[in-house]
Order: sequence, then structure tokens, then C-alpha cells
Amino acid sequence: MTMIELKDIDKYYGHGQSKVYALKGISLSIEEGEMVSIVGKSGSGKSSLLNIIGGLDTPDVGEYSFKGNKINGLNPNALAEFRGNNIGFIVQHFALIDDMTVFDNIALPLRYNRISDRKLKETVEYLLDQMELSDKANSYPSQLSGGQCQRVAIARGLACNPSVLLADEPTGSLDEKTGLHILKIFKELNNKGITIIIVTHDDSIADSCKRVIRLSDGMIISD
Ligand SMILES: Nc1ncnc2c1ncn2[C@@H]1O[C@H](COP(=O)(O)OP(=O)(O)OP(=O)(O)O)[C@@H](O)[C@H]1O
Repeated sequence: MTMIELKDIDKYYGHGQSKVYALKGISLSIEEGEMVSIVGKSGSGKSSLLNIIGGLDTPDVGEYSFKGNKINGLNPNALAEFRGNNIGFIVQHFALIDDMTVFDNIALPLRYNRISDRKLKETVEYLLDQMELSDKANSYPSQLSGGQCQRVAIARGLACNPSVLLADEPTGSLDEKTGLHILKIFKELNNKGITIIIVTHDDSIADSCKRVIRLSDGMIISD
């Protein structure tokens, strides 16, 4: 089933003489269960593309459909609902909240959804176990290694049971060995059926994705 379909997407910043195209004429479709990497030089449009797919930003031109439903044109509330129901984000440098415990960082998206305390505890404990972090539940991010922080960020991205996981440079701040461990986690999640899209500079990540989309100057140069 086609999950993500982009047709002739443009995204630009500024107006008139200072208009900068981040994306130009992007068309692509991603099927349910794919693991895809997006690569390209700095400034080629990778984050802009990921933000549109995740509903954090909207295209200026073109159409975006998710599982056959049109996403461009949704109002901010509907867009937030789309994200909450479908998308898990793992952003650069983890973006954990320093004065919250590991447990509370992972629970954050669940608290927004106002689920019961019992279900919340059950879900967070399951994710802690899955990411081998059960003994760190009450630790703070400053007490963890980079790889552990990234596993907390992945657990938080998975908290609302998304069908798509979007990761922006997930191994960018990790050493090689830790990066490979994170890659292994992504592969396992993908084997369980989650669609994964990873923006990366890391060749070992790109090489292990069946599909690599390469951007240059806001355009797809190979797919
Ligand atoms: N908020 C913004 N305002 C103005 N220009 C922007 C903005 N965000 C991105 N751009 C421009 O759009 C282009 C694409 O940026 P984008 O962040 O998508 O690239 P990227 O491939 O993710 O880069 P990097 O690898 O450095 O993160 C760049 O020329 C950038 O300067």
C-alpha cells in the first residue's frame, strides 16, 4: 500500500529577489514497510523534505497524500492530529528535556494524548524494556551516554505507536559502534513493519537501506 505520495512539491523561503528554493518539483512515493534513506549535501533540502513528510511544515506548491488522504491544505489542528496519529520523530541531537527523567521524557507524547496513568506506565515500561533502558528509568539525560540518549529519543518517537518513523541524522552525534547499534534497532523496528525514513550523512546507514533518495539543490538526482 502506498503510504506517502508527493507530487510536484516546491518549498521556498523568502520572497522576490531573496526567494530561496529548498525543494523543487519533488515527486516520490513510499510504500508501507519501506526503509528509506535521504542523502545529499548540506543545504540540499533533506530536512525540508522530512518536515513536509512529517507534517511539521507544508509545501508551497504540490500535493501530499498520506494513505490516500490529502495532507496539504490541512489546518494546523488537523495537521497536529495527523502527526500524533501517524508520525514518530527522532530529531538531531536527541532533544531530550534535561530536567525530566528518562521515564518522563518517553512519557511526554503520551501525556499530550491524555491516556490513562495505567496505560501510560505500561507503554513506557514496554519501550524502556525494548530499548534496554529499564535500569535507567529514573536517570536524567546528563547521566546517560550518547547511545543511551538516542535510545531514549527513539523510545519517545515510538510512544504513540506511529506507522512511520522519521529520523534526522540519528547517528550524527554518535561514535561508529554506537551508530551501528542504533542502525540495528532501526532495522528491527522496520522488520516489525514500521516504515522508516532516515536523513543521513552516514554511508553505513544509507548502504543498509534498500532505497536511497539523493537530493541536490532541492531536486531528486537519484532514487
Ligand atoms: N527557515 C528557513 N529560512 C530560510 N531558508 C531556509 C530555511 N530553512 C531552510 N532554508 C534553506 O533551504 C535550503 C534547504 O535547507 P535544508 O535544511 O532542508 O537542507 P539540508 O539538506 O537538511 O541541510 P543540512 O544537511 O545542513 O541539515 C537551504 O538553502 C537553506 O538555507
